[in-house]
Amino acid sequence: QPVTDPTRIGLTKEALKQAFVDNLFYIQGRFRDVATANDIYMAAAFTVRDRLLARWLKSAQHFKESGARTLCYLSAEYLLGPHLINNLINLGILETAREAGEELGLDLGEILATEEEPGLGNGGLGRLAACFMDSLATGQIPAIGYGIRYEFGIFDQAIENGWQVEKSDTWLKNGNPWEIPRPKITFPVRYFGHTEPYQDEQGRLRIRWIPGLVVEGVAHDTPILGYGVANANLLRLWKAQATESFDFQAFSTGDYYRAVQAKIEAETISKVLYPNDEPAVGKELRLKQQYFFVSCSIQDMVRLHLATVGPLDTFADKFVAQLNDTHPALAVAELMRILLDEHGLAWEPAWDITHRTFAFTNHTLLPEALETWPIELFERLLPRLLEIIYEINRRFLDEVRVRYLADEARIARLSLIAEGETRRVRMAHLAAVGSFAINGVAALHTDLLKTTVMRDFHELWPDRFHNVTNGVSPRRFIVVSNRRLARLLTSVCGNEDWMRDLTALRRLESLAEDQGFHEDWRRVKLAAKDQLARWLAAKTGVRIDPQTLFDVQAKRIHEYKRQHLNLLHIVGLYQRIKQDAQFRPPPRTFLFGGKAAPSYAMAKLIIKLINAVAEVVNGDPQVNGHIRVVFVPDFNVTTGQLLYPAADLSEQISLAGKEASGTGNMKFAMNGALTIGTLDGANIEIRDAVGPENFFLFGLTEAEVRQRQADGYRPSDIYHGDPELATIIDLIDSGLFAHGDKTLFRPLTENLLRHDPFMVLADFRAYVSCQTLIDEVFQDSARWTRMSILNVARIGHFSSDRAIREYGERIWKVEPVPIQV
Ligand SMILES: CCc1ccc([C@H](C)CC(=O)N[C@@H]2O[C@H](CO)[C@@H](O)[C@H](O)[C@H]2O)cc1
Repeated sequence: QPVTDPTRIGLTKEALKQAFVDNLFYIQGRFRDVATANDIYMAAAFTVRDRLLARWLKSAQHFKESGARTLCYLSAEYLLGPHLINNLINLGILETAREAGEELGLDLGEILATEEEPGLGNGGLGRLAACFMDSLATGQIPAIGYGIRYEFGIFDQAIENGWQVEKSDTWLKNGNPWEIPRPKITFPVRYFGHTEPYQDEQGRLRIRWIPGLVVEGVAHDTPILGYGVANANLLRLWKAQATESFDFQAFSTGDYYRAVQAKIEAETISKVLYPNDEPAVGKELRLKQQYFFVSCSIQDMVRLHLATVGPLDTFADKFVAQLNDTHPALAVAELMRILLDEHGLAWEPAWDITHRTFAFTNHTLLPEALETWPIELFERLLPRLLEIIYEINRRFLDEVRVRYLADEARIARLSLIAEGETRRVRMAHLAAVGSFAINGVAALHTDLLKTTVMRDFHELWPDRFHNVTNGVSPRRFIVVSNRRLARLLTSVCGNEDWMRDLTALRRLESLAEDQGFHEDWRRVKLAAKDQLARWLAAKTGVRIDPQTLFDVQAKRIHEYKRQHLNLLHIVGLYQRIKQDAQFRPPPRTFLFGGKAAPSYAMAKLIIKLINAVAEVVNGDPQVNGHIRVVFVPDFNVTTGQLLYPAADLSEQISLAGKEASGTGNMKFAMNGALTIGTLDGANIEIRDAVGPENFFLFGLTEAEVRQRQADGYRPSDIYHGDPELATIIDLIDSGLFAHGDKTLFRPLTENLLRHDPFMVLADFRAYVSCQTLIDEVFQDSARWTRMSILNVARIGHFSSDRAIREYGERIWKVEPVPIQV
């Protein structure tokens, strides 16, 4: 029985060493002396993977036999991060593996650095899905994550002459040891063509879809092991391929391109991740991608149900499916299509099953991010789905009409179809009508959801709305990222239970005044800052001093996140240090990280300005030693693991009402950084949890923002009323940061003075005074350390384990199913 053979599943040092040597030989086909770094990594990865498989197969078998209620997470993005270190931690064998490596003359750190992280996501939404998969397994909840196996993930970001340059992400070039292709688990996905009615053998009117194109989706399975448990869940990602990958007829006529045309067209569907997070892209390929993984996933769920449970009327008892934003919203219509067209159910029972299966999470209020698709495209690409959406809408509006006595305006607002010069399908409405639960991702966000974009739905169905504030995985963002802090926390707690119950860290409160512990605490932070400094010097040649205050803003570049507000403060500081010899605040290193969507010009200009300011400031001997500015390239999970532990100050400065939740705010606070932030998203709940006295608050509230905008916001008035601010904007306009080119940053300064849609100028003064307060507090290291300890002590609520527990109890009604080791 392989699952008992120690060389395949043993966790001892000897077993790991033997397995590694075997895998290097039998899988990589290499003798040690000629093995490449990738061979070594692959051999190590397969050694660890073997130890996952036993738990994974046992889990799958048990869930199947027990017919356990299963959560299916449908997400177009999963920002998983590197697997090897995470699985070593979850198996509890990191130190054993390190020793085994040493005895084989290998450096585990080097092996870990070899792994290309699977960047199958853009930012917050994608990483949340990964944290949730980790917490579902750790919480022993049977779950399947469904998504797309992009051949190319989020682009690698290079900085050339201060500008972002996108490099394609060849994460699969050396193969992926963590996935198992399932060529036998494939499903046809239809596009184009037309539908036609027919009578089935029972004389019932049925519809068949005659597609113009059929592609196949092939499952690629990755085990997701929980921490400290034997439970392992499934991440099933779909790859597109042609039903016929080679057209021999075309080939024999010498038309080589046509011979492979179908193959190329089909594979394009899962070729690349759309690198936009927020502005929706109305591209046909994007809709094709969304339908592709939704159709494969729903067909797979129906197959599993028929195989393990039986008749479909109990489908919604076996499965509950979470829609991660609107990207998988087509699942509502697709399940209806399968129940109606392939299983001959009548509309009502089919709708009852569908409506009891889906729940929907909204992650943004930004109008430009709410997906709508032109009817014309739907008609052409997904004719059968559109018919079903029309019928869903007809029945829905009938219900609304009865409820609101033909209130035409309300009906038009609620309709799944947006009328107008181009008629469009509102995907958020399809998701909302097809779901039994709708949730936001932080308290303020959920309230705004109820009073703005989903107001009519909330008035219609108030009980369907829930709030589940986001959380992050303490395994990835403390145990993996900050080993030193993890060791210190374990020594304080006396065990590692805090890794599965983060509220156990509350006992740190008792050490908040302990000067000895302060020393340990500061040592851990300094070591993390030192590690970042060494990595940065090796990667970019830029030197930073760990003794300075590390002020970090790391997240996607977006005007609502206001990286440019941070920059105005820096330019102000630079100008004052040069002009006023008395003004010598504690030395700071400003670190930025984040990718801009390639088509988002203003975001790319902000990256250029950050690098332009860095060049001038870092090159100016007058301010050297006082301030330094660095843009850390290619912010992703791997670089995040270096930045979160090293930050003293976490910048969470979005305009109130714009950041749905934020999750970086939680990761920084979990690693002892203090937050400067607005009352936006989860900042509000973090501040309430850690204590207002341990949080640096500034800026307009969401209500004040709405009021200022209602009163007519005139940014140029603020410019004229604040000489320091005017000087700063004029400096940026002067060409100082552009080798004299006065035009380069004009679009940015002009936007600020004319529109300033995210009220940067309105919050500038409050932000600067808050930063001045921070300078004072930072100089009182006992006070700063105390605040830092209390942030970690009180951050337990923001574990994704708590968020998943809330989803499980309030929405999914799923129970943990422990698997015995
Ligand atoms: C269609 C293009 C597109 C792609 C991604 C998205 C995501 C919803 C954007 C996103 O990542 N939103 C972030 O989700 C996080 C997890 O809930 C929140 O913490 C962030 O506040 C939110 O911006 C919108 C539109």
